[in-house]
Amino acid sequence: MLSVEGLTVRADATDLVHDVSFAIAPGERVGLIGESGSGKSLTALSLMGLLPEGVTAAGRARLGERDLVGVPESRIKGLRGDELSMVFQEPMTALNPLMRIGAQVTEVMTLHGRSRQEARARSAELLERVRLPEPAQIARAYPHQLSGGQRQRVMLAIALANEPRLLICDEPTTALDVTVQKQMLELIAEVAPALLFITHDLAVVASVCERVLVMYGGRVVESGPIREVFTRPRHRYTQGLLAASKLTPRGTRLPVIEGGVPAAGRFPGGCVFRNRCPHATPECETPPALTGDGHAFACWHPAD
Ligand SMILES: Nc1ncnc2c1ncn2[C@@H]1O[C@H](COP(=O)(O)OP(=O)(O)OP(=O)(O)O)[C@@H](O)[C@H]1O
Repeated sequence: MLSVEGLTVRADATDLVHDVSFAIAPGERVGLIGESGSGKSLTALSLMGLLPEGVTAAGRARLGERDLVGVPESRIKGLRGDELSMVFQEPMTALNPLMRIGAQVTEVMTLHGRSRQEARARSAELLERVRLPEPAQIARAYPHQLSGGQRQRVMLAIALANEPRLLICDEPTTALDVTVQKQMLELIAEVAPALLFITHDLAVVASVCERVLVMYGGRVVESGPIREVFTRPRHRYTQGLLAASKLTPRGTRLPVIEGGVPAAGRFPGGCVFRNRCPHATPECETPPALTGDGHAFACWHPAD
């Protein structure tokens, strides 16, 4: 559905992203990980046609039959928020502070051709779909009256409004506290038609995605199913990333330190799919005898 071939992003004759290729199938959830500055955001922004001034993209990126790179702004504008949409880290900067939430959700639909009446009805449905409490009340509120987690749900509702084929999320939960983050991740995994999920958090990517791309220095240095990349990393950078992370393969028996907290493998908030993971074992839960502090083991969620 999405195919990216030889994508290069450049500023002042310097390649910031170099020869990146990958594909996403319908319904697939793909993680994009890598250290700060490795080119994750620029890769996503070039698909959205939202590169900053002075930064240009070359190569090929297609969503279905439509080209995303090297096309006039007018053409990409028609696709953005329609066929593909994006949720950013900080919803406060993406929402209009002077407009009520309901109007903002409605607007993205009327801009893409729906009637006002249809858009209004659908906007109520969307706010409910992203599990906002009291959706009618939320629709009348202004962004500053909502919590960070609620604002992020509104952004998700806006992103889903025109039933995009691909959802791109760039660190969507980094600014949220752990419990809210977990709920948001579950929701994204549930509602995304197909997903490109950018994060630096390996535990998050292992929970939400089926496949992962690892970027380093502007290149994709490794890619494959989560289980394969995380259990047999081939690139030195991925090996280092995993060694420094708190992830532990599912079922690993962790050493217990004094006080009953596992010495390694802690994943604050617990496994995000804890309640509906087909691979759940008692080890995925928080064994009270072991932790007693609300932390659980991280675990893999290989695609079934
Ligand atoms: N407008 C710009 N002009 C020039 N260089 C830029 C511009 N925006 C980003 N860069 C550079 O491009 C590289 C990749 O940036 P990018 O934002 O894609 O990284 P990232 O992997 O998303 O990092 P982070 O995880 O910190 O968001 C970095 O070296 C950054 O300094």
